[in-house]
Amino acid sequence: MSRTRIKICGLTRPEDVRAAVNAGADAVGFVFYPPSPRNLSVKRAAELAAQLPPFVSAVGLFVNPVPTFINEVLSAVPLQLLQFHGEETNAECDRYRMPWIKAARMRPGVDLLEFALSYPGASGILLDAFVDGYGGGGKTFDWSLIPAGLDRPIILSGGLAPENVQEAVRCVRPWAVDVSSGVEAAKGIKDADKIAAFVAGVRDADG
Ligand SMILES: O=C(O)c1ccccc1N[C@@H]1O[C@H](COP(=O)(O)O)[C@@H](O)[C@H]1O
Repeated sequence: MSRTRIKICGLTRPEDVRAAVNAGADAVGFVFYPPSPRNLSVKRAAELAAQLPPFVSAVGLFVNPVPTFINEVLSAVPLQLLQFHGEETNAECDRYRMPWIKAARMRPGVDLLEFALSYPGASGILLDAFVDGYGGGGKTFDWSLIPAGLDRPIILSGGLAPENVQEAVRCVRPWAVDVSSGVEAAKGIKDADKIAAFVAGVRDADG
């Protein structure tokens, strides 16, 4: 069994990028969604991305973006992956010649297998709790809603934290986990100790 990949999302400060890298994160997420308290300017994201060492990926998070905005971001920020959280269609996500993942907003009644079929271009499906707004709400969902037989890697998110990530990884065995609120001291401000504890929890569960 391969180790669970870890993404720390919603970084806004150089010291938070350092904390994620030093803790052993595989990826960091930059939010390009103005209503979010974690939203970044393109310039700020470029500065943070420049801090990343080789083999730590930069992921850009978008919610119903206009194509010109993504192209503007891509011309300035070296992103390896796009993460879509809105009502984007498969064709809209597919137009950037970049790998991308699509968030499914999990609640009872969601047909995840059908959802995945409608996003054939997604290289993974990110599972987040259904919240008001589009994500980053720090809310868990019922992991028993995840069906067996999904044909894509699962990125588990939604309310993960140092306190529950071990149980989450043992229960779901996702390809990767993604966290934002659960490793914060305040909205948009990460806590280095929480990031380290989160990564340690994942590694414990990996065994
Ligand atoms: O982080 C945000 O502000 C955000 C805004 C809009 C859509 C998604 C957002 N974050 C992502 O939401 C999930 C769950 O986050 P949390 O750990 O429950 O806070 C995660 O994938 C974030 O990347």
